Amino acid sequence: MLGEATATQPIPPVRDPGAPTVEIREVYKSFGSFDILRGLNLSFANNAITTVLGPSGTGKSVLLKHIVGLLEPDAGEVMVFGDDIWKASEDDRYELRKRFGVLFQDGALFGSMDVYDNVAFPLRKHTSMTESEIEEVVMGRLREVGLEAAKNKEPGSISGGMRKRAGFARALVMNPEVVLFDEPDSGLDPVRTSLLNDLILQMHAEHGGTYVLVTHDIRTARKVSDYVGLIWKGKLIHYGPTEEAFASEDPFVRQFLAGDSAGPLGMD
Ligand SMILES: Nc1ncnc2c1ncn2[C@@H]1O[C@H](COP(=O)(O)OP(=O)(O)OP(=O)(O)O)[C@@H](O)[C@H]1O
Repeated sequence: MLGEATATQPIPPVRDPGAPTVEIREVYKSFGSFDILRGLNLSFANNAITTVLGPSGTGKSVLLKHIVGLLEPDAGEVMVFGDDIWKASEDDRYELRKRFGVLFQDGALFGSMDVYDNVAFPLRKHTSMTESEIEEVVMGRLREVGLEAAKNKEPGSISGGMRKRAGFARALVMNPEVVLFDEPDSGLDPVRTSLLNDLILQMHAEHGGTYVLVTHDIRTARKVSDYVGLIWKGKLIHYGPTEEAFASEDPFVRQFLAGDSAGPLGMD
């Protein structure tokens, strides 16, 4: 049985501190006759921000769902904290998931709860903290994302950018070691995207952790990432430090990162 991570208890260490916290080994996934992941290998740098880029429909969100244990691979291993999440028992998988923070595209907030209750939700569900302890943590997170004044608002009455920040506060409330972002910039104008990117960098600098970010926005990738991974046709075709990716001579990497129509990447 894996140790339980709660906001009031220390988080158990990764078994081998040198091993990657999140590693995808030769993962295959098809839906019907559509082969999406085709032997994907990707070892994410610990305690860094990695952006995963790739053409639409290439399986980036599917990859995130594998990491968090929502989709099971047809073959291959999804290693998190030194365990194959799909070889763990269902109970252990549930415990592992508590060590993740996930920010879905629209914040995925509960529409019937105000911002405060949304952020407090994981603490109420997974810890035995008292309401006053919860208040201290929740208000701290809301302050960090600039939403103290909006704590009693419902998600439907705040802007898309505010919903994302609320989703971010909730994703971080359990002090996760791994935070996954599925297109955090979708639907945001360039200024709000830039502000959200600043917030991602700030929160990472403050709390650390292994961040994995899926986006289409090349500027976001350049600004926030330490590492860039590029997926094409279900395989990793490039992984390395951000500056190296942007200086790459590889025709596909160059075309994708420059957003050029000319190059090996077509509409298929
Ligand atoms: N549960 C599912 N059942 C069937 N097909 C699925 C399922 N989840 C994803 N797919 C298909 O897998 C493919 C990859 O989807 P995914 O959302 O991972 O792409 P993506 O790279 O994130 O794309 P985008 O950048 O456009 O968001 C798509 O064709 C999608 O329709």
